[in-house]
Amino acid sequence: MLTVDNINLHYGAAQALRGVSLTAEMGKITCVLGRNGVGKSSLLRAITGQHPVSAGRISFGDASLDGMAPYARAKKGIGYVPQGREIFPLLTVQENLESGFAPLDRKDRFIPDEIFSLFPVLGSMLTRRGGDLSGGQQQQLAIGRAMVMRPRILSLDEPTEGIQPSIIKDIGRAIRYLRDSTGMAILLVEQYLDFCRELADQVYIMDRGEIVHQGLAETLDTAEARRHLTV
Ligand SMILES: Nc1ncnc2c1ncn2[C@@H]1O[C@H](COP(=O)(O)OP(=O)(O)OP(=O)(O)O)[C@@H](O)[C@H]1O
Repeated sequence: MLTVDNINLHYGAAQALRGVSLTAEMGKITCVLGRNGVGKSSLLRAITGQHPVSAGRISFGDASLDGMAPYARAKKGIGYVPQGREIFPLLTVQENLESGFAPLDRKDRFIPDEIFSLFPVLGSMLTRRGGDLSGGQQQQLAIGRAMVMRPRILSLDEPTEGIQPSIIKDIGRAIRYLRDSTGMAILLVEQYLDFCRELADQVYIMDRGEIVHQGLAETLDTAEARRHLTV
């Protein structure tokens, strides 16, 4: 499992994370809820190695990730679907998916069929440019690209943001399938409470850079969660 132990993160003098600890277990969906600006993306940046922590430790299984470069974390199996998708707009859908080959050994450099079963639209648009896809299709592409590298933990930053309800359903189905079929750990950062409650096993709530609640999804106090999600 992924263990985040008491991390701080700063942007210059501004502190974005304060003593944040959490675990994301294999075969479970762990959801981090919080409104804009509370530090959810910063937490994922710390885990993926895109921004250094100023205190605390992060480990995956027995391996410490401290000081490890993002590409080395990807090779360890840490997959990332960033906020805003960050697909390559001028590359085709196929090329975007193939960009997930980077951390793989040569023999594993193929696109698994299950990506096209989960997101058939990607199969029918392989030669289209990423930038020509709708927002929802781009989100599916970003998840597909992360799946290409066969992650052991998949972290997703607000995958429902700006996406229409039918595609949100497909994304929810895909996330559940990945948990159940591969036993990977899923770390889902969200503001959308109902999506989180439907999917999550474990829920953390963040406010102003800190974890203010943690517990099982089925016992989540919805009123309390909503209070933290409202500005
Ligand atoms: N590159 C940066 N430089 C300076 N401050 C930053 C930077 N990125 C984020 N911050 C600040 O750190 C705090 C946490 O931001 P973060 O993006 O982690 O929050 P978030 O919960 O993911 O919100 P959102 O959903 O809006 O992305 C905010 O106050 C934000 O303004």
